[in-house]
Amino acid sequence: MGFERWVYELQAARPVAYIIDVWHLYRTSILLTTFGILVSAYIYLLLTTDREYSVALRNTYGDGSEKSREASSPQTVTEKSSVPLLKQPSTTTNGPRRIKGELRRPDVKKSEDLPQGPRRVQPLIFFSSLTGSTERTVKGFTESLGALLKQKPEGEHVILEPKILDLTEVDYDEYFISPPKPAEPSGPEAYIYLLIVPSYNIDTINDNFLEHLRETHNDFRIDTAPLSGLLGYSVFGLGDREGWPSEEEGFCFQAKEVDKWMAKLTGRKRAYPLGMGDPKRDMKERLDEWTEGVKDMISLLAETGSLGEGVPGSGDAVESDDESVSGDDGEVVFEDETVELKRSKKNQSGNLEDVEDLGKIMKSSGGGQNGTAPIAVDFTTYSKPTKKSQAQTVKEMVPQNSPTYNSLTKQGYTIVGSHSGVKICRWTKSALRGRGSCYKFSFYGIASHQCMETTPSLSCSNKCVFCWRHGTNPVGTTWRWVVDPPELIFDGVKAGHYKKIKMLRGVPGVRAERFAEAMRIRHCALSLVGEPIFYPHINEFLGMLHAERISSFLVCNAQHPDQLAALKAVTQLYVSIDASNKESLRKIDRPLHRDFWERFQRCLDILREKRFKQRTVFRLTLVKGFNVDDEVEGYADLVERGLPCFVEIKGVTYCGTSSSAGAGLSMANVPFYAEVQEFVEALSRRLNERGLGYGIAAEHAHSCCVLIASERFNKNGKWHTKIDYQRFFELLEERGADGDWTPEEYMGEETPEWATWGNGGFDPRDQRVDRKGRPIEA
Ligand SMILES: Cc1cc2nc3c(=O)[nH]c(=O)nc-3n(C[C@H](O)[C@H](O)[C@H](O)COP(=O)(O)O)c2cc1C
Ligand code: SF4
Repeated sequence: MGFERWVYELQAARPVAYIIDVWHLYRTSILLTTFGILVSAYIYLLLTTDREYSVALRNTYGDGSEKSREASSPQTVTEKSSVPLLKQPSTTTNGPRRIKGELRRPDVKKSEDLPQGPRRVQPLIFFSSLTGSTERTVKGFTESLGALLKQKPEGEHVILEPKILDLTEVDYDEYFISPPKPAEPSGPEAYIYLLIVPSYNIDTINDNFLEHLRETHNDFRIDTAPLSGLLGYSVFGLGDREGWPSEEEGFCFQAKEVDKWMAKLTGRKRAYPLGMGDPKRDMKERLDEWTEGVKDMISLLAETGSLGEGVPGSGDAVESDDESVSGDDGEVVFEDETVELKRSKKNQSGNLEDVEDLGKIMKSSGGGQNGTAPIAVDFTTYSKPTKKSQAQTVKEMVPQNSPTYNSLTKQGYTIVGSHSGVKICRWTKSALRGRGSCYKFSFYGIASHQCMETTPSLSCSNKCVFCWRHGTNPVGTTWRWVVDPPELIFDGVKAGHYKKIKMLRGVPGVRAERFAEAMRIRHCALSLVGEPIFYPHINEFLGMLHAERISSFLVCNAQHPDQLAALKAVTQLYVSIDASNKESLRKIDRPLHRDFWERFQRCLDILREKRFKQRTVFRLTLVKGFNVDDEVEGYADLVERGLPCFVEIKGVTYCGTSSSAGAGLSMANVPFYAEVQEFVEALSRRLNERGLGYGIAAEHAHSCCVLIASERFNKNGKWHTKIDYQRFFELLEERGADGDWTPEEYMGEETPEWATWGNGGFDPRDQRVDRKGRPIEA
């Protein structure tokens, strides 16, 4: 076709094309309007008809879960007929649940949005009961809670008398789709829900209730957290350990479910951890703990109007559920964080290249905190102070607003005064949730949830390659900072520790009984970052711990022999042995003292002298490629020199994804547990060949840690690595901190079978979980 002809035909066709276009447009708009009408009608029907149809469908087919399959099995029918059912709610019938009237929307304001100022707060106590024990429990609980609340100090909010509600009688829609609306203007303005439920593996009202919670959360027409208007909630479960010995086997499984769904519906406003008790065994203690905790929570609310930090929607939206990167005592972990810190430091105006340079950027403090007079102490060097140093103003080690302060607080430290710190160790969190304690529980009976990890000196005289904090914490060979009084540090670290523990009460899985126990510190690990004996008043500080019957595990870096010699009694005294020879020690610890090897050896000699007065420990941290290969003989020499009561051997822990900045460490430096075991066996052989009287006593595979012990702690062929803490304090009180006693005098009971060499060392009472919290078979 020629071009002119093609143009002509196109022009001729234009009016026809126009008509076709208009027709298409008309047809499309009619189709769209019809579709719109149909969709609107469908939505209208969905919102106005009851939910019978969908519930019936779900009941017929189940939700696919194990439980729903069980529920429809013939066996369940037999159980059903042989055991009386809980009283069903008056509004329910057999078959699908009917919901009459229109679905109430959660129109109550969220607690964050509620008007500030005094409010009337109503605690509501919901329960279900089949054979009456929960009902009796609830009555007793309500009376004691009421009495406790009467004694509480006047606060901002008015706490109304607690009310009991039977789950067989309440209309769930009234309480569990949204918090109740005030019936009269003078009625309650905010609510706390306390739910006390038994567990039954047969059909009971609990199933209806749980189904309601599940449905409400999953109902697409309702907000997924419609109960977030509540101030908080807490659950207590009753069960029977005889028939359902462990939680895996079903102990209190429905209380756990209620707790889980309430967390979802309230937007995680768990105000106090789930409590669980068995009326035939420990009901009274467990319930008393829970009652006390609930009362404290309500009192706090009355006084401050807030549930405190850590519970979402109550002042701090972040649940402190992050696993700390710090490992056991923080000294054996390296990770990539140093890179981050360096990066962030660059952004700081101080441009801190080395923490030694801290002095250059620190503001003059002009005095200690709390008005205490600064004491300038140089306790590691004995040369006379020069004119220049006399003229210098004494500074704070870690002043507020310094880059170091910011870095440390970001990492979860609470800085106390100007040179001390406290931090919750990851094992403390793990033990609170029943997921295992640190190896010191297996070896020495330290309850991780009652352990405070702290240091009175954030400064250290080494820059160990595997200490992920180097670059963050101050270093120095002499104390050239303001010295805080020990009382200030002692009170501050305890307050910091308890505050952090309290923040964990909303964390899923925290157990009420462990939480209650955690509010009494029993152990102190003086082994966080820094060097505790660097602090000039370490002995006074230890005295304060012991006066409150808090045991002390003190770890030092074998660089301060004079302070080590002057140290008074501690429950267990450690030195870190990071290498077996001078060159290796220089490479791995990167000490600041020029005479580091001499200092190190003097410390071993001091430990040898102390071994009949204190429990002494060598702590070896194995870093492949640095201090393992060909060093067994050298370590045996060191053991022969110091003759410690125990040798702890631990593989370095790695938490990051790439190498530790500066030191070039990577996963390749982390020994496998089998390699640690091999090393321990080789060392033990060498010690035996020399007739030193040591044996492999215990292990904690989970922490990659093995314990070699002196035969002094073996009685009749059984290891006794545990500590009799009670006896330790008695000895201390009878004979004073310089007192004459031997470690054998406070030797504890036999090391549990599960912790001994060859048995792994995981406490059978706890549940092992993987990084995502999924249970792992032992
Ligand atoms: C048929 C039956 C099934 C039970 N199932 C469980 C269970 O799965 N887990 C549990 O911890 N306790 C279970 N229990 C124990 C009860 O939860 C416990 O006795 C509780 O105190 C009963 O409370 P109540 O008297 O208020 O109904 C069961 C008891 C019975 C009689
Ligand atoms: S002793 Fe205490 S601080 Fe150290 S790892 Fe165990 S629980 Fe944590």
